[in-house]
Amino acid sequence: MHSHSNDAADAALLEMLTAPTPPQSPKAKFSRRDAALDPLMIAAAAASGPHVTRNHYHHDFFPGVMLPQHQGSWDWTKWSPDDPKQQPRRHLAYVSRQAPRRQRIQEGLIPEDAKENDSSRDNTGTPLPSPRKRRSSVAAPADTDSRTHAKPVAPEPPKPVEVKCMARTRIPTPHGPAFLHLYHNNRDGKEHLAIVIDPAQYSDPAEEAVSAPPIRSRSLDAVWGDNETEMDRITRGAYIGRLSPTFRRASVPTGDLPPAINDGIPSPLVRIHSECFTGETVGSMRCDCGEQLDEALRLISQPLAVPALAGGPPARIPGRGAVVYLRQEGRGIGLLSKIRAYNLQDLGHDTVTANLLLGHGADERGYEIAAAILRDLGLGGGAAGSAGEGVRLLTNNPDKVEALQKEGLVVAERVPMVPRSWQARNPALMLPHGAEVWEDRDGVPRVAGATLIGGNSVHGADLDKYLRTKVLRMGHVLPLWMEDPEAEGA
Ligand SMILES: Nc1nc2c(ncn2[C@@H]2O[C@H](COP(=O)(O)OP(=O)(O)OP(=O)(O)O)[C@@H](O)[C@H]2O)c(=O)[nH]1
Repeated sequence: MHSHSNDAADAALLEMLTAPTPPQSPKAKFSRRDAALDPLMIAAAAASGPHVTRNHYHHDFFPGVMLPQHQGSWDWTKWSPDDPKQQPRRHLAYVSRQAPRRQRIQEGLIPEDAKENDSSRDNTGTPLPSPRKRRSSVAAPADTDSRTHAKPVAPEPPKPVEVKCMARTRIPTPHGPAFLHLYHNNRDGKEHLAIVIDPAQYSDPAEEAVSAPPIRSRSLDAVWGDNETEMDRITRGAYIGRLSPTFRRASVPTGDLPPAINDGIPSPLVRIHSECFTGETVGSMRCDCGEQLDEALRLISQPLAVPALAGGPPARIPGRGAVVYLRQEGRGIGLLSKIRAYNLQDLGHDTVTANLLLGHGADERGYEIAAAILRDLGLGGGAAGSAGEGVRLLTNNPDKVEALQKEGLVVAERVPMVPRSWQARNPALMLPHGAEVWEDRDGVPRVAGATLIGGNSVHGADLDKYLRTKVLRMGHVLPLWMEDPEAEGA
């Protein structure tokens, strides 16, 4: 039996269902705002697991896709077209990587009172720290909740840099012999290098009238273990003199004592150089890095004049010093970003702006590792303010001088690095190499072996722009020859 009100409701429903246009609420006139479910998105989300559902954790469907021997997989390696019945196809199965809840409670993995997907516990049932309370807009009374007023924890200061020379070997270069040292450190996973020039180590100091302290790595000469044999030491480079099939003598630990300083002998010439794959390996003329590396090795290898000993003629000793070669490609931004920066530079930006546009700093390098390497080589004196022969630093970059001084090393002098092409155009400066330069059909200057070690100088508008930016925007100390009218006319 129907009541009156029921009849009215039924009639209204009938009217709604049979009307040509069903009545719509004003809201329904708007199109749906939620995105339609995209099956691809769902598949991607499902593949990115793990997923927590109410009862199970991380199911695998088709578990044998990756590992054919797993349950439910079809081992295609055993399939033969001739005999399809050889291995019956197994049923595919869902596999849960988590045991049922009851079983986990029995095994004591989760407490009995733990709720499934309890956000206050981790997957093993261990209580998690309770979430921080939302900050109220009204200041809470003091000490009501110490956690909300916890002082921010200051980041731990980085450990002091430690370096260890892992191996050393002799490298003959066009400028003379060098010793390549490979370093490991506790800051980054990179293999930084030191190219030490000290050919006096080949001769017997007793036979020399004047001799400078040898530049040797303390960590390399140290004894690394009780089981280390003389051959082990020699193989990693801890030897003295020059190895030959008939000569081999392992070195003895140098110790931490500062080297005896011989008055009158110039401080060793040192360069801290940052890796530049494009300039040093490809021979890019966008920068002068390859040329600088070669010029540094050449300058350090030059014999040094030392004051005359009583009654004797002025003496000359072999050049001595080191290039610390840091793996800080692209002023620390890495090769990938540097390549991108070059494209921005081709669009008209300079080297600094290009770095900034990529979200990097103009210069992201650090010199703590370089300082530690110099210390290990006994270069740059001891602690801040202590006496020591110091170093003559080959650079135009004031950051490098400042960084070494901050590390407590003594920079006795800054020796400028003037690009060879600029020296050629400035009569006030000497051209060190008889540079044979010719112009190609487009008027671009070409030089044989421009930036490889023992090569010549780099030229070009790209290089001039790069160097001008370093002087004008990065504070490099280098006279701009094109701004000097006298030099221009020369
Ligand atoms: N980001 C960026 N890095 C460059 C560019 N050209 C060269 N470099 C990098 O600049 C660094 C050159 O550093 P260094 O040779 O140590 O010299 P410097 O700091 O310029 O100073 P000097 O000691 O005066 O030569 C290397 O890491 C190069 O890879 C460039 O256009 N963009």
